[in-house]
Amino acid sequence: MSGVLLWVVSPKENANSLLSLMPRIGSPRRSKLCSRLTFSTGVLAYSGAVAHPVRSSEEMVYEVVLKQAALVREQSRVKERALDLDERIETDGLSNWDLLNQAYDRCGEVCAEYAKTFYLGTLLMTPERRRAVWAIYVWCRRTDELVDGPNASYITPKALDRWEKRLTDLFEGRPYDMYDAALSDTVSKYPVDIQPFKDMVEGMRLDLRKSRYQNFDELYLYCYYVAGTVGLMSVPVMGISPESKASTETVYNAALALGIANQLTNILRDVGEDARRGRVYLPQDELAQAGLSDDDIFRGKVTEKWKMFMKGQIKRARMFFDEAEKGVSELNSASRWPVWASLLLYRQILDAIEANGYDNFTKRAYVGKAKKLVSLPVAYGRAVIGPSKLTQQLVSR
Ligand SMILES: CC(C)=CCC/C(C)=C/CC/C(C)=C/CC/C(C)=C/[C@@H]1[C@@H](COP(=O)(O)OP(=O)(O)O)[C@]1(C)CC/C=C(\C)CC/C=C(\C)CCC=C(C)C
Repeated sequence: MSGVLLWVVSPKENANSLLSLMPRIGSPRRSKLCSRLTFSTGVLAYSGAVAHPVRSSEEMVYEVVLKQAALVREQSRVKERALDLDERIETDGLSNWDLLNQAYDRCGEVCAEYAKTFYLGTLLMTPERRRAVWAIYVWCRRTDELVDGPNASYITPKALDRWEKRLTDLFEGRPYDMYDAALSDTVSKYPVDIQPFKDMVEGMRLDLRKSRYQNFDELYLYCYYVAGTVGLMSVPVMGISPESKASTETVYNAALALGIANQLTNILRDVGEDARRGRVYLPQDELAQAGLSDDDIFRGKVTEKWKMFMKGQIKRARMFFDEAEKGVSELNSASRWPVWASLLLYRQILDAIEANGYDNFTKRAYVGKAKKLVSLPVAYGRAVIGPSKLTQQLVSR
């Protein structure tokens, strides 16, 4: 987990330089191949894992991405199996079928209650996909509630172990309750792997034992666990457009980037709230380089140093959104609108932080109703654009 990338820029330059905050987005496979990598933007160069044999978080996460991508390639085979399953349920008798439908409906209700806008977005998907996304949503929400909900103070690592055991059981067709039954059905129909789910539980474990992140490498891993995983879970259900020429890894990378971007945005929005719970998710080394410390965060004063620091953090989050945007048009047409809508809405939280004068200690950045409404047709406009010519060119090279 330790940071293994050596930044080429000197520590002195690092102090207030945005360069030091650039994400290591793009394919880590490339960074393995080349010991020194310069991004095509020409903005940043960093040496790969040359000084340390330990893998970076990004490399570890990329292995999961590759595994998920390989699973999707087998999709057609799984689809055939799913058809067999459907037949079995129907011949088993109406009651199983009804129970399953009820389970999915309950997931839809939970989703509508906790994430209204997102729920509306899912109504644009095909009924099969929509209910599968609801089932994933409910499992994620319940997992998050374990450490973030009203009973969080009673949650122990043992309770998380039991939750993970329950996860394994539902993946093996032994659900504990109706929400699990819906997810159990979903994972039997779509090429969804258990790894991202297990990793999300790992993220909750991390939240129990850790309240500081030494550097971006550690934070990146945390963001993958709690949010990047959601992207990996969702793609097999949302589906990749049949016209897409992009590699499956590219699409998964974009999904991962969207999860990371969302979580980074969440962290930047909630700095004050988290500090009041004794938590600082911002990378400690970057705070120190900016001349800041935990005390400055607990004091909650918007200084010039803070503004500079925040500008860098926002810039990095935006780069992850940019990376994610490259993949949305590769998704199935019916899935693109809700994804674009959620991306645009979440991205605007960063604008709201700027509009609040970087005061994320006492003000909660949010996107107003009017802006939300405007975003929907914009998202629709983007969603009608299918797999990009640009990506096709990149892939055929
Ligand atoms: C269509 C679509 C957006 C599908 C995703 C649906 C889904 C399964 C969502 C689960 C979300 C959830 C409950 C996650 C648990 C952990 C958590 C709370 C993460 C934070 C979400 C924000 O939630 P909220 O605003 O409610 O935050 P608070 O609880 O109030 O703090 C996260 C910040 C992360 C959510 C991550 C995503 C939604 C990933 C999105 C990525 C994709 C859907 C992949 C898109 C594909 C491409 C190719 C770009």
